[in-house]
Amino acid sequence: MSTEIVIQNLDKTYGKKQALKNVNLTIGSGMFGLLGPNGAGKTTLMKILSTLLPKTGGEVRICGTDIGHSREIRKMTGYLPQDFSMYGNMSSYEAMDYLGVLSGLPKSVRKERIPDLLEKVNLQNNKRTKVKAMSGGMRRRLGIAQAILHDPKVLIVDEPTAGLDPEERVRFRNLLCEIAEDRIVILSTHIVGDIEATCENIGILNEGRLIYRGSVEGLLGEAYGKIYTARVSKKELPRIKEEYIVTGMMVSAAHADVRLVSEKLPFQGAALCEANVEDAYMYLMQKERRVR
Ligand SMILES: Nc1ncnc2c1ncn2[C@@H]1O[C@H](COP(=O)(O)OP(=O)(O)OP(=O)(O)O)[C@@H](O)[C@H]1O
Repeated sequence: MSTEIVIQNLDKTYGKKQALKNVNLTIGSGMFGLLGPNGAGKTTLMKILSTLLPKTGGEVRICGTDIGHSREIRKMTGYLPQDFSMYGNMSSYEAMDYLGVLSGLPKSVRKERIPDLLEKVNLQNNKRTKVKAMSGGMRRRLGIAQAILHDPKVLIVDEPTAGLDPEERVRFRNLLCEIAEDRIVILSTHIVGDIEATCENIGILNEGRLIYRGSVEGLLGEAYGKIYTARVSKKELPRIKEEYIVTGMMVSAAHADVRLVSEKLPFQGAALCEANVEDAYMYLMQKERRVR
């Protein structure tokens, strides 16, 4: 059985609102990043993959099984939602054990897996810590442990690093990468840096349409020759911000160093530079807005 998600012509409407429009995507094992602005449809797509929402049209198969077989699909998938909160008055071990019971895992399996998983997410010394006494980062790591308690082939994580401090963010990202060694991990985020650091392949959604699917390398290629840096006077800055998408800016007392998106040389003195993922994302978004 292949570890693969195949999405064909997927549509989702909420009343009159079309949240996903003819999405076609194949996701293989490893880390897959899902990017897009607010309201692009990321959560909708993830909830459909986790069988928490029905689709309106199209087909989805996870490891060969149609998404309509929700019982089998739930065995194969783990989901960490955006607003994950777990039984605050329980200790981390008790909460995991309780969720294990709800998933129908026998006691012997729970006894073996829970300590292993708490160790994997570096909470082995917090077995007795109440969930409500944990930091945001610890709670997110516990969320991952519960999402993989039944050993799913697919882990779906919705904006997991928002609000985490840099150290916790890096720790969390590394944990996801480890988990992705033998699974599909889908990571949805607004934070381009998280994708850049961890994902080989990505999809970008905008207003329900998939506007990019492929490798991070390929995305950088899209913006090749379109990103410039320039040192400009502070007086010129408002005009430049008005005319171009500025992806970076450092302002000092005397001048400003800007990074901007432009199809051709924007003005004398600007120099081409290598695109990073954020530049390429901004370029693609700008292109999309112009086309539509
Ligand atoms: N239950 C619902 N009823 C009606 N419209 C909805 C519902 N859920 C989502 N939508 C709409 O569908 C679109 C996609 O929403 P979704 O939450 O999937 O986007 P998102 O990319 O996850 O956004 P964010 O990054 O802000 O979480 C939005 O326009 C949203 O307002």
